[in-house]
Amino acid sequence: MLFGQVVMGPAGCGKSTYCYSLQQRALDSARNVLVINLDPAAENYSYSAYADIKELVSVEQVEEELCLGPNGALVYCMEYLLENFEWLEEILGGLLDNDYVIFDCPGQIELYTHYSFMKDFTVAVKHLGFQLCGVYLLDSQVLSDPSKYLGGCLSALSTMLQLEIPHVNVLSKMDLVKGNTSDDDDLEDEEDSLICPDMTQLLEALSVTAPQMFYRLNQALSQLLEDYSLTQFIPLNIQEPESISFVFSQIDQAIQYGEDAEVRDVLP
Ligand SMILES: Nc1nc2c(ncn2[C@@H]2O[C@H](COP(=O)(O)OP(=O)(O)OP(=O)(O)O)[C@@H](O)[C@H]2O)c(=O)[nH]1
Repeated sequence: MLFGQVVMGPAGCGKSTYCYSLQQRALDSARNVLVINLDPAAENYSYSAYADIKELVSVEQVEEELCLGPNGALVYCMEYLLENFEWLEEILGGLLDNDYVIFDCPGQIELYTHYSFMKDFTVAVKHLGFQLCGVYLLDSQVLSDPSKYLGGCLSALSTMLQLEIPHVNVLSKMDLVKGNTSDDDDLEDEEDSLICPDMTQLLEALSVTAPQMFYRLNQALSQLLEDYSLTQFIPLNIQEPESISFVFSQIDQAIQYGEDAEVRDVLP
C-alpha cells in the first residue's frame, strides 16, 4: 500500500513551503517523501520535485497555442493531465513501499470546489493502490478576521465534500502568530494541540463587522461547522520539527480512520 497527500488551499497559503518542510523533515525518518508539482503555472518552488506537470503541459504553452486566458489555460492543463494520465501512472508505477507522495496542487480553489477534476484525479490515483489524504491549508492570518476564517472553513468543507477522501485542515504560518509557542508537553495532548476558535466569540465578532441581516445565517453556519468539528485545524509551524511531525501523525490517523470509517461515523 502506498500513501500520499493532496495538498490544497488558496494561493499563497504556504502549500509549496509545507511540501518542502515535509521533505526536509523526512530526511531523518523512514519515509521517502517525493513531491510532485501539479501546478502548471508554478514558476519556482524550494523542494526538489520528483515530477512536474510542466514536463507534460504548462499554462504558458496553452495560453500561447490556444489563445486562452490564465484561468482557462489552467483548467485546460488539469483536464489534459487527466486525459494523459498514463504520464503520471508511469511515474508512480515504479515507487516502493516507503515512498510517500505529496501532490502540490494549484492555488485556484475553484479547481476543488467547482470542477470535478480533483475528484477524478484522486479516484485515478487511488486505483493505482494509493491511500490519500486531502490536506487543506489556510493561512493563520485569517484568525484575525472572523469572516475570512468562516469563509476558509467553508471552502475547506466544500473541498472535503467534493473529494470524498480522508481530510485534515492545517493552519499554516503559525510562526507569525503572536504568542504561539508549542512545547513537547502540549503535543502530548492531541486535542489541546488542535486549534479550534470559540464559535460564540467568532459570532460576536461577526455581529460587529457583518450586516445584521446575516446574523442568523452566520449563527447557523458556525453551529454547523462546530457540530461537525469542521473548525478544527492542525497548527503548523515549519520552524519547529515537532510541529511537522505532529501534522504527519494527524494525517496518518486520518488515513487510518478513513479506512475504517463508514458514512455513519461522520454523522454527529
Ligand atoms: N512566515 C512564514 N511564511 C511562509 C510560511 N509558508 C509560506 N510562507 C511564505 O508565504 C509565501 C507563499 O508561500 P508558498 O509556499 O509559495 O505558497 P503556495 O500556497 O504554494 O502559493 P501558490 O503556489 O501561489 O498557490 C512565500 O513568500 C513563503 O515564503 C510559513 O510557514 N511561515
